[in-house]
Amino acid sequence: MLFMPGNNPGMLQTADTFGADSVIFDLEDAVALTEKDAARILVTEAMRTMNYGETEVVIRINPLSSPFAMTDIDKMARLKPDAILLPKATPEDMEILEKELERIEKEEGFEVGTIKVHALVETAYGVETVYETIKSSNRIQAVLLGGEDLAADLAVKRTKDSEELFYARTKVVNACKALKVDAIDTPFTDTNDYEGLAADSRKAKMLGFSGKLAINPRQIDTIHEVYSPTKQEINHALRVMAAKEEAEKEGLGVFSLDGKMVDLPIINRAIQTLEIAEMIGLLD
Ligand SMILES: CC(C)(COP(=O)(O)OP(=O)(O)OC[C@H]1O[C@@H](n2cnc3c(N)ncnc32)[C@H](O)[C@@H]1OP(=O)(O)O)[C@@H](O)C(=O)NCCC(=O)NCCSC(=O)C[C@@](O)(CC(=O)O)C(=O)O
Ligand SMILES: [Mg+2]
Repeated sequence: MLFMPGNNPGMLQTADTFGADSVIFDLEDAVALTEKDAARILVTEAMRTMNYGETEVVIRINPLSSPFAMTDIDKMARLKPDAILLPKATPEDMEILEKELERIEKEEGFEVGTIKVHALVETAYGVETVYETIKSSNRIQAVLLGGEDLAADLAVKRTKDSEELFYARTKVVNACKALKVDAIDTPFTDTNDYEGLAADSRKAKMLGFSGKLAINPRQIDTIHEVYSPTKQEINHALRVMAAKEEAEKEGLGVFSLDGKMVDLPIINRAIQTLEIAEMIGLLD
């Protein structure tokens, strides 16, 4: 998911050309206070005139504690982006956003509940209450973790190996899995360190994240490479499924493949791998 400042017309115009699955037009921290109106106008223009095809388009509004949020919601929700991104998300703020979106949907004649929301969790309170935030609305499709703001809120140093995010990462992933929404990891802010980006992406994937935020188009290939199943993983998954067919014929629920036990959880993992491979075009 590629972030771009909402007041940068060049970036908005080429947003879908970098291969990101999703682009996030930012009205918040990437936009200076004096540029908030300009960003809203540019994003509105882009949404009305551009066709971003298959690329998901998300608009990040300003936090509800700011003087910009209500106008952001009112103007951006009417554009019907694929999702509104709520920064500094909490259950209380989600409740307010929910009511506003419902009001706008009724005014615009949109079906109620169709404007989706991604929640950006990036405060200690937001991390502790992430389960309640997701539970508070059926609109939430994904939770994104914001490591920079979170480190500031925790008053800790943001490090390259992200040890300081371990608790937040696992807490967010677990809440997302429990409530069946996507968990998307924090951006890696050194745009020239590809090895660091790959290592950070691998670590978060291992914990259960299904994607990562990017701040620069040069980060997209590395992130996709880490998050895509490898040929070996796909082949292994196919062999598990083939072996399962054979085992079923013999009435076996558990069997051995290459000396390792295969039963239902391993079959389910193989199905997940094949579903992702199919989704991203690595498998017919
Ligand atoms: C980082 C940098 C300044 C580097 O600039 P550079 O100039 O060195 O980049 P170059 O690579 O030299 O650019 C080569 C070509 O790519 C174009 N290009 C660059 N970036 C592009 C892009 N994103 N989209 C499309 N196009 C792009 C550029 O226009 C140029 O095009 P051209 O001139 O035609 O050759 C730049 O990337 C950038 O602005 N990124 C977006 C930053 C942003 O949105 N931040 C806010 C969101 S994060 C956040 O808020 C997280 C969090 O919420 C979470 C937490 O808490 O952790 C928080 O609070 O932190
Ligand atoms: Mg932030």
